[in-house]
Amino acid sequence: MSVFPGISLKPEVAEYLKSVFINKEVLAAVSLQEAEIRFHRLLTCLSHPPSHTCVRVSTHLASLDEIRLKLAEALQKQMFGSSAEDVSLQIVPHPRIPDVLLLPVDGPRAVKQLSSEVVVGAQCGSAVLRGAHVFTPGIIASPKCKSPVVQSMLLYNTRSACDVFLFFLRADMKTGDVVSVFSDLEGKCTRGATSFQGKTAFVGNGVSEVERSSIFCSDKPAKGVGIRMVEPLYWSPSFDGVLPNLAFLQNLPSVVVGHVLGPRPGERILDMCAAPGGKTCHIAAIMGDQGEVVALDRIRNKIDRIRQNAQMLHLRSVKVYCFNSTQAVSSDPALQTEGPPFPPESFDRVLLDAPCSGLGQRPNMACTWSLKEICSYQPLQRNLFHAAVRLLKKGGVLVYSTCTVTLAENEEQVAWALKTFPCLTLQPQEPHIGGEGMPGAGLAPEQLRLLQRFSPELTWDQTQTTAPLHCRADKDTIGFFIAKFLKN
Ligand SMILES: C[S@@+](CC[C@H](N)C(=O)[O-])C[C@H]1O[C@@H](n2cnc3c(N)ncnc32)[C@H](O)[C@@H]1O
Repeated sequence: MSVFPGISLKPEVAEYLKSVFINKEVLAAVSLQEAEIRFHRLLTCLSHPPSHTCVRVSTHLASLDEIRLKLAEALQKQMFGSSAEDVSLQIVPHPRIPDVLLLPVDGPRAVKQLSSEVVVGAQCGSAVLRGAHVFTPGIIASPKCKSPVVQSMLLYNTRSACDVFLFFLRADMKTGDVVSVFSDLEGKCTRGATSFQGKTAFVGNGVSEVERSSIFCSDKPAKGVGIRMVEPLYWSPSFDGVLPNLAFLQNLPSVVVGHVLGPRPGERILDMCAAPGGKTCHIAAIMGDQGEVVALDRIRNKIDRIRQNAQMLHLRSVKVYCFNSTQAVSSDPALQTEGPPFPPESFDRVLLDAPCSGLGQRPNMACTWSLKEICSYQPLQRNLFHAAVRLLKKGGVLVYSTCTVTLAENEEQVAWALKTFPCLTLQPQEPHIGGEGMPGAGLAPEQLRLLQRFSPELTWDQTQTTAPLHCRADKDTIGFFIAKFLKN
């Protein structure tokens, strides 16, 4: 069921995406009407969260069943005393992915909006829709001094879940206040504002654990939970601090990537764009922490997250470097150093989980990017691809993945790579849970069948709750793309 309007895009971006999804090759396979329905369903499902939570578990530390029991116990304990008590907790293993547990998301639920309102950033709002509490740095504006006239208007005004509204925020927020949380969709609310007129979406009600003054009038950087969500619009357990070394929240297609890469104990693997390290750690875990996983990322302050995640999951085979991966091939092949740049053909497998326009991420209610920004990734991805192919040993495996839905960053990159690097051949993927590649980039049907595209728009219907959870979870994912190559 849809409670939010479709993702809001700049008109030029919406037009571009439409031309991608209703291209000539698609129209040779389906009717114009079907292609249009899929495109509109895409815009709607992008603004809504998936109907399940996917947890990757540390099977290098304990068995799936042991972790499932521990998780059930920890989550029941966490839920005790909250209004979530009556939600029965279902935790099921994925039948085809050995280290995945799935939990259903309950939503959208009927939640009444309150007169005390807090505005949070869009990223924070999206995290709340996926089960998180509001962390204090995410709070942009909290209640202060609403005029009585506007206050009474608010109380009697039933608002839709996503609306432009003039906020005049109530008396100073205190610890223990029950407040309605709104996501600032376009990033227009000023920090500490006492009124706000902008596009927002209601994401649920929570209890404040901080005072307004400690957020906006303090020298100390705000941290920790700021609002504990007690009545979220979409309910799923919060995993904050829950079995941190055993349970890792990760989107289902991202877990599929690690298995498709298929690392084996003792191998040397390169993860070229690794932060925050979800896939790096998964690769090391699949290898039983035997071998070496080199993780590179060009952003220095993201590097620590990879180290922290590897440490938390007790993974010692991960080596982390801050480096621009387009420069990761050594110009002197004889030079052997521990870190980058590396001589050509240094790695058994390479993962290029490329920086991308991220248009498959869910929930995302508004993307303010221009078409130029959306289209800026293709050249960078190609530069990274050049380095990836050079660094891979002959007989090695290269996996290319993105969390976006455009042809330019997915199927077109595959067509370009096959033409540019005759040494590469497309390989079947295991597991293959998503659909095949989208027509439109000139690839042959047998090539499209080797690609894995997660396309929630093909079947999105969150009212269908009778199918087994894993069937729903396989379809109701973020938009994602995976290609697997062998270097001959
Ligand atoms: C899609 S994210 C990677 C997510 C990561 N693989 C995971 O699963 O946790 C892309 C990453 O590429 C990094 N990046 C962008 N350009 C890069 C470059 N030239 N070299 C290395 N990393 C780069 C970004 O900083 C970002 O962290």
